[in-house]
Amino acid sequence: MTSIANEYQLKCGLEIHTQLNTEKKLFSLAKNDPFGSISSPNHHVSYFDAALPGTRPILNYECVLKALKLAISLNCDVNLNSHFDRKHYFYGDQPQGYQLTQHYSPIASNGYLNLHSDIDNLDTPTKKINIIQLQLEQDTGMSHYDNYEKKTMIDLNRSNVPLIELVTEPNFDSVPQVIAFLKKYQNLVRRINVSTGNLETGAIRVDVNVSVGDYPRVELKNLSNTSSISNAIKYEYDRQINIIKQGKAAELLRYEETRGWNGYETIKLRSKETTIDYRYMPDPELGCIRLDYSIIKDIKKSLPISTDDEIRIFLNEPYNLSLKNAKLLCIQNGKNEYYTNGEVKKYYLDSFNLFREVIPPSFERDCKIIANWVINELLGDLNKLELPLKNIQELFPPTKFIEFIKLLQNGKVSNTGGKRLLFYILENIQTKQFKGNIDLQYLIQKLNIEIKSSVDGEELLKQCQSIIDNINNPKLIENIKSGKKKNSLNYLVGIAMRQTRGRVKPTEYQRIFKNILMIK
Ligand SMILES: Nc1ncnc2c1ncn2[C@@H]1O[C@H](COP(=O)(O)OP(=O)(O)OP(=O)(O)O)[C@@H](O)[C@H]1O
Ligand SMILES: [Mg+2]
Ligand SMILES: [Mg+2]
Repeated sequence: MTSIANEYQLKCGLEIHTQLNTEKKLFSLAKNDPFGSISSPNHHVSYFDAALPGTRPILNYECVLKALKLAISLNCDVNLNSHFDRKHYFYGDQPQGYQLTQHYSPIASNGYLNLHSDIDNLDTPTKKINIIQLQLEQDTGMSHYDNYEKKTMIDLNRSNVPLIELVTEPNFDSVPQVIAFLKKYQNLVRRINVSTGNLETGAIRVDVNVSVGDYPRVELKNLSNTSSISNAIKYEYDRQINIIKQGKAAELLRYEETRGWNGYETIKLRSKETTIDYRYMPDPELGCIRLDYSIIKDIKKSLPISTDDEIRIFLNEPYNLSLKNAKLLCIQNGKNEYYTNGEVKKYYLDSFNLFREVIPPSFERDCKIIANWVINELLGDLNKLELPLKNIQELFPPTKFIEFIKLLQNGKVSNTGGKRLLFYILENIQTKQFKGNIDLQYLIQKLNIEIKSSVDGEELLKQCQSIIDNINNPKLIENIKSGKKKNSLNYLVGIAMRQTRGRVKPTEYQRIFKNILMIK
């Protein structure tokens, strides 16, 4: 008996096509550059890509290598004897009349990818997504419909570009799991350098199969980014539930069908009743891909550690980063135009290691200062100033950065002063003033942010008294005194700090305010 929860349980499986970023195409020596020359269509097309009679495919082993890197990273069993098949269909942008793919004997199968609640931000415990198979195949050309001239034009730049097709089991039972998987997969292909991983350009294309309970699946196509993927699944799930609740499932959810997404709703493209017979047959021109077992070991050795493992390293001793910061260093999301995760990671690690050398004692307590200043302050400033990290790497290298951190550590400048100083440096770094060397001592004087070593007690007392008078809020002062609102003391300290622009330590002000207000 199915429970009510199961009856309406969402089930999704993915079919993902990924363009490999090899130099040449899958079966020809034409350049693999599907979008590099949009203005010059049919530019990177060999006779084979255009399917001229008499041409034959020659397998590009760089594609095999990249497919193996991906397969091994996804924990697949590698097939040491795989081969290619012809999948027949007729379409303008497919001049051969068939696609070369791996139907009967794919290069890898039986893999998985784990999604973790912390790293992948899921509210379920670890979720294992099984990968049924991974195969190599050709991309097609592209058709462009010219509305003005009312004709379709064919561009074969993309014809025969290497693709990996990956099919998962229908293991996903929520939308966040699908999105988390895609982000993780996208990061993986970038990390091991097999694809640009961009959904927007079509380097990764995702079909989502959606079903409810035990009803047949619906395949969703034309999903160009993560938000359309997530919206389309939600829409389709609601649509199917409605059909089931109205008792129309026997009629409307009887056959598997393929639907598209127009931004608002899913629309029927075709039903599986009209499935095309692809007449698969082994390709007689291409030989088997025969692999020696040793290549698997060699590729394993050449792969970087997984992102998950790297994140866990940063979460622990000696780095102790927050999950957010560790992810920022390790995940290549390609979103920020001013720095890549690799650049930030290098800057952070170089600074961190230098810091360890110069400031060994009390290290545990202080090491977070590097992450805070690199990730929160430095990157924040670069975003504000629209300044790429690589432009400052030479002028303000980690060695200089550590000098700056030391000023904060030994109390020469306060946090507030430090923020001003850092911003000032970055703001002016490309001007003549800094060509050569950044003189931190000089800048501290110039910005007048040095913490006074001998503070004039009398003057500070006057300042604090006048803050209390000016605030003119006896109730607040009373609450601070009675200990009801202890935090409000910091409010007063904040005002004082701003007035002296961080030149006096907060502890100094705390002491004085406590004296005036007679707080123990
Ligand atoms: N009950 C189900 N609910 C949701 N998804 C399912 C269900 N059963 C299978 N799937 C998913 O459907 C997909 C099947 O893809 P596969 O490529 O094998 O077949 P296909 O879509 O029929 O073929 P093709 O698109 O290559 O012509 C897989 O991603 C699988 O996880
Ligand atoms: Mg499919
Ligand atoms: Mg398929």
